[in-house]
This record gives sequence, C-alpha cells and structure tokens, in this order.
Amino acid sequence: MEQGPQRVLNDNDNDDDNEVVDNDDYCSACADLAHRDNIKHSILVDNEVVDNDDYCSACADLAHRDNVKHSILVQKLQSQFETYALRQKALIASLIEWGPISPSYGDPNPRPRLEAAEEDKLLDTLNEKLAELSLENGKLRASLQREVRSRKRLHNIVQDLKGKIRVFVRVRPLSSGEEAAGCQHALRYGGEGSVLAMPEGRLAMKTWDFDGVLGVADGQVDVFREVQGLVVSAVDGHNVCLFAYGQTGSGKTHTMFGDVEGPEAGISPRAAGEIFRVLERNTEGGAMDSWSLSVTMLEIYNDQIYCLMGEGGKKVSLKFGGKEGVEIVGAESQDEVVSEAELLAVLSRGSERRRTSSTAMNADSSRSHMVVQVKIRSLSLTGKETTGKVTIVDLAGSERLSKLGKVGDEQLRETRSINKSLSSLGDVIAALKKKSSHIPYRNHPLTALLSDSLGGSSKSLLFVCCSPADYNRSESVSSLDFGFRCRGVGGGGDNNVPKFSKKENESGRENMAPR
Ligand SMILES: Nc1ncnc2c1ncn2[C@@H]1O[C@H](COP(=O)(O)OP(=O)(O)OP(=O)(O)O)[C@@H](O)[C@H]1O
Repeated sequence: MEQGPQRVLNDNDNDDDNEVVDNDDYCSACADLAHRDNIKHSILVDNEVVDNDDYCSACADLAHRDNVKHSILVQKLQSQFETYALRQKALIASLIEWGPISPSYGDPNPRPRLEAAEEDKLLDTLNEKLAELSLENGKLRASLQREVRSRKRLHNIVQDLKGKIRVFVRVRPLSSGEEAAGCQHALRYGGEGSVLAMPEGRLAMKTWDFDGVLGVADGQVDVFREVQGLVVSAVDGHNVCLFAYGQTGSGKTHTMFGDVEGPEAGISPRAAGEIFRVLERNTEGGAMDSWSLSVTMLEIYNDQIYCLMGEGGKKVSLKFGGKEGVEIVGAESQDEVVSEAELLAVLSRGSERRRTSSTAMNADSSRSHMVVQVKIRSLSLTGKETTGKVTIVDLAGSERLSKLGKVGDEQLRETRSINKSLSSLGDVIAALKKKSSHIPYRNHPLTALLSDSLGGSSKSLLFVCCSPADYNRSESVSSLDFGFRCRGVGGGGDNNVPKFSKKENESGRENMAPR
C-alpha cells in the first residue's frame, strides 16, 4: 500500500512584537485570532498554559509548539543545574582538601601546608563561593520544578488534543503463502489517514478515516513513533493503554511484541527502552528524585484471567471499588525492576507462557488476550508521589466460526469466548463514546481489567491490524468498522480511577473470581 504525503502546517508571516512565541510558531489554520490572543495573554499573565478546554482545535499546534519550547527549556535548565551541581561538588571537595580536616598526618608525601592566615583566607573565599552557588542552585532547582510541571501539563494537553482513543490502521504485507496463491491487495490508501475497501456485496468503495495508516513500507520504528509520546505520559503519571485488534494472523503480536531487539522489535521492547531512558533523563537532570517500576503479565483465556508470571497458570480474580477502582487479586508481579534488560527478560518469559495453537490463518496463533501492565511510581524533588501505568494488550484474533472449517469443541469454545470478549470491548467503547452514565466494564473480565486504562483520564491508542489479502476482505472490513467506532471517544474526567455505580461496588465485590 502506498503512503501519501504527510500534512504540512503552514507558518504564519504576521509581525507582532507582543508575541510570547515567535510568529513562525503559529499555524495558518489558527484563524480564531481573538481566541489565540486571549491564550497568549493568559500565558503572559500567568506564565502558565491555560487548560485544555481553552484551546480551540486550531490551537492544538500552538500547544504542541509551546510544549517543544518548554522541553528545550527544561533540558537547558537541567544541564545548567548539572553544571552548578558539579561545581558545587568540586568546591566541597576543595574545602575538605584545604580545610583542617585534611588528613595530612601519616601521609608519606604530605602536601606542604599553607600558613594558617593564608589557609583561613582561602577557606573563607571558598565558603563564600559555596554559599553563592548553593543559592543559585536552589533558584535553579525551583525554576526547574516549575518548568517540569509546565512541560508535563503541556505534554498532557497535546496528548489529549490528539484524542482519548487514537486509532491507527496497520496493514501487513502479503505473506509468501498469500502471494503464492495469487491473492490481490483488497485495501487502498486514500491519503490523510483514510483507507478504502469494497465491502462484499457492494459496488462502491467505502472509506474509513483514522488518525493514521501504517502501510507495508512502514516498519516497527514508524509504529513506535506514534506511541512514544504516550509512554512519556505514563512516566508523567497517566494511565495509558496500547492495544491491537484484528483478525487472526493480521499482525497484532508482531506489532505489540515482535522481536525482543533489532529492527523487528515491537512496541513492548521499544516501550521498555523508552521508559528507562525517560526515567534516567529525569533523575540525572534533577527533574525527579527517585522512581520504582513493577510489572505484571496476565492472559485472558476462555473468560478466565491467568497470571503469566512466576510458574504461570495461576487463576486471578478482580476486586472492585478500591482506591484504584479495580484491584487484581492473586497475580504475581515483579517489583523493583531496575533496568531495561530486566524488564525485557520478564516480558520474554511471560510471552512464552501464553497459550498459542495452530489455526488455518496462523501457525502460531494466540488463543488468549495478553495484558502487560508496567506501573511507574516516581517521587519529585518536592516529595510529590506520582503513579502512571502503561498497559499493553495483544488481543486474541477475531475469527468467523464459518471460516474455521472442521474444528474440535475446544477450539469452538475458544473462538466463541474470544468473540464474546471482543464484543464486550466494543460495547464499552460505544458507551464511552456516548458518554453513557453506565459503562458496562463488568460484562467481561477483559473490559473489567482494562477499566482504569480505558475510562477516566487515561489515554489509549488502538492499532487495527489488517491482512491486505482479498480473501480476508470481509474480516478487514469488520476490523476497520470496529476501529472507526472507537474514534471520537472524548475525555472522561481528570482521574485515573474508573467509575462504578454504588450498586456495582456493593454487589459482588469479587464476582470475577476464578471459577
Ligand atoms: N508488518 C509485518 N511485516 C512483516 N511480517 C508481518 C507483519 N505483521 C505480521 N507479520 C507476520 O505475519 C504472521 C502473523 O502475524 P501475528 O502472529 O503477529 O498475527 P496475529 O494477528 O497476532 O495473529 P493471532 O491473532 O492468530 O495471534 C507472523 O509470521 C508475522 O511475523
């Protein structure tokens, strides 16, 4: 599938001395000048960015550009801060060396001591410099914290403006078997994130619009580029959900996991690397005091949740109504994961335990939904604790019973269970889109487990994976329909905890227990 040119935003040429940001930083799309000036004014007055609601859609670009500026400023402040910290460290070392506590006694090559008066004078000068630097250091630290807060807020605005559930289509290449069978491409790229296909029984092409389309020419690195910003959001303290939907054999596992390293590494290993890069950058730069990271892996098979950690295969239940909305009871987790390599090792071990079997479409087909949850807790320099979570979901492949051929009872049951859970997921998304007062999270363990990652203030990105082959046309069309329905889900508040009704919380707090 051929990719069209990316949308290019034009710069604005107006001159205006009273600008906060450069003229060049405005998109020409931003026609609402009065509104824009109002925002600039707010920025000037408060030195802060206004709330999400204060932006017209055209100002998304302005928020984004400001965010970039803030990031640069934060980086500059961080490096300034590091320089001062190093200078302060060097001065303290000099003080120890020149001061009376210097252990010259017993030294085989003692350094010649200065005259007492001279030594005192030098010490006074060093102490003065140290005090000056400490003051400077304190100012920089406070300024850095302010910038970090602004950067986080702006990053969040940009992510929210992109949509609560962003939907991308990924079309894999024709497999060698499909090529050998003479299959034709059934999907066309319409430019600007649209896909065209001819549904069965129709004479005209149908068009679906998405946030983006990743075609045959796009590699794993291009896929990760779309989710990178959301990984940063999770480190900032938000719940983020990345998931892949599609027919069996359409490329979901390849997209979400792929290889552990190298060019074919998928979203999970790349996200693991990105999380640690952001954490190290934040701590080394002084934007964060400390952090801790834990991970758990689960699979949902035949409507039952199992833990993929430890020995694996342990049944897990869900409890509702607690501090976090939904609590996983009985799952093992690996706490205090300290490196990317350690996280990758956990992901590999868990993936190996997942249930797979051979189907007509995929020799190594996943028969369960796999859910990876990486929780990141961090402490700011002022002692504020923040918790964010990345949930990565590789959904089991949807399959038509009619296409299964002759299969045993077990495979029939698996397929029915997969289809039921996916339809529950569709119901939840439809209710979120309608802003219904009741969201049916508890209709299935899958949706109950994801409730804190789909509702509230969470941000999600869905990859609709499609086979390009014409013999899968009707499955691709229904996946595209599903993805299209997920678009346009609005924000559900400013809190990561899903809302359950009082009745739901009181009745059967543990009714999703192992059977
Ligand atoms: N973008 C891609 N580029 C190259 N090969 C791909 C791509 N996507 C998928 N494949 C290959 O296609 C095959 C099926 O992919 P994958 O196992 O990821 O499908 P799936 O949707 O997870 O299937 P299931 O639901 O049955 O588990 C694999 O051999 C995979 O390597």
